[in-house]
Amino acid sequence: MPVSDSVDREAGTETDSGADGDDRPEGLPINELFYSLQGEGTLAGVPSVFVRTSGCNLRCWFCDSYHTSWEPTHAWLGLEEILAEIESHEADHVVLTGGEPLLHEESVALLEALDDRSYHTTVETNGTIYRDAPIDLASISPKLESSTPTPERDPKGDGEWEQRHEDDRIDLEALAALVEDYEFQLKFVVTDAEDMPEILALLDDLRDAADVPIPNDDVLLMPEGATRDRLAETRTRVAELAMDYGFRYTPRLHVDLWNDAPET
Ligand SMILES: C[S@@+](CC[C@H](N)C(=O)[O-])C[C@H]1O[C@@H](n2cnc3c(N)ncnc32)[C@H](O)[C@@H]1O
Ligand SMILES: Nc1nc2[nH]cc(C(=O)O)c2c(=O)[nH]1
Ligand code: SF4
Ligand SMILES: [Mg+2]
Repeated sequence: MPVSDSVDREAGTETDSGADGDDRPEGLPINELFYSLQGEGTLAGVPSVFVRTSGCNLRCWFCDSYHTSWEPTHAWLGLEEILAEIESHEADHVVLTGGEPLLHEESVALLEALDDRSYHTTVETNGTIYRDAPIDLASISPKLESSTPTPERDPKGDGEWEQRHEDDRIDLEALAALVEDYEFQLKFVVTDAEDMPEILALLDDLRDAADVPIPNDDVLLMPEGATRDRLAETRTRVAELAMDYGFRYTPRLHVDLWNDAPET
């Protein structure tokens, strides 16, 4: 369903269920909905339906989903439409991603409906927002300082988002609640060795804050790169860092297979 270019509504940061009498229908701002292979993390290679919501509370300079964050575009889809589209595909795994899917209260209703239908649900989240929902795998990607849109790295403006991104990118309380309540993977986007001290410090803090173990086996290093050319520069370095530190490495299979094509 190619909806990536449609702009039906202004992107907000919060949806409304309509339950309070608002005329907005139950549903979500959906940037794209497609069938592919899970490209990242412990479930890489699993056929999955991807539901990509629009709108994000952060602005990573490298965001590979520009039309959900820097310039959010979407169609507004009702829950029943989303479910029908999901059920038209041959998959029992659904990946809810964005943008930041946990911005939207209605994501909980979608996850509940998917749980009722016995789907395995993965939620791709930046880890700044906690919601109570039937999530089978919380795929948490906390954002490092190297993601911050400084004026030199801003893809759109002149660093207007730098401070807000920097202030909001780590929320230890939300991270602790996510790892305590859900099966999880922590998936860090890494460019080079300079990212490692921050990852180690964050893991120390999170291990102190959370009352569940966080084994290195649940910590994944993912090379930064939205294109094959960029991944060719980062992936070997990141694989070697994973070996040096005893963390896992995750490829970006979809980029290897389809480069930066939409709906992959
Ligand atoms: C577009 S984000 C949406 C979910 C959520 N906002 C987040 O950041 O986790 C999906 C995944 O892509 C990763 N990602 C985005 N841009 C990337 C890039 N240029 N290279 C590597 N990973 C990237 C994110 O870290 C996250 O794991
Ligand atoms: N194939 C594929 N796998 C993915 N895993 C996480 C993705 C995401 O954008 O959240 C993603 C994606 O965009 N495509
Ligand atoms: S948090 Fe995720 S969706 Fe938001 S800008 Fe960063 S990578 Fe993109
Ligand atoms: Mg992606």
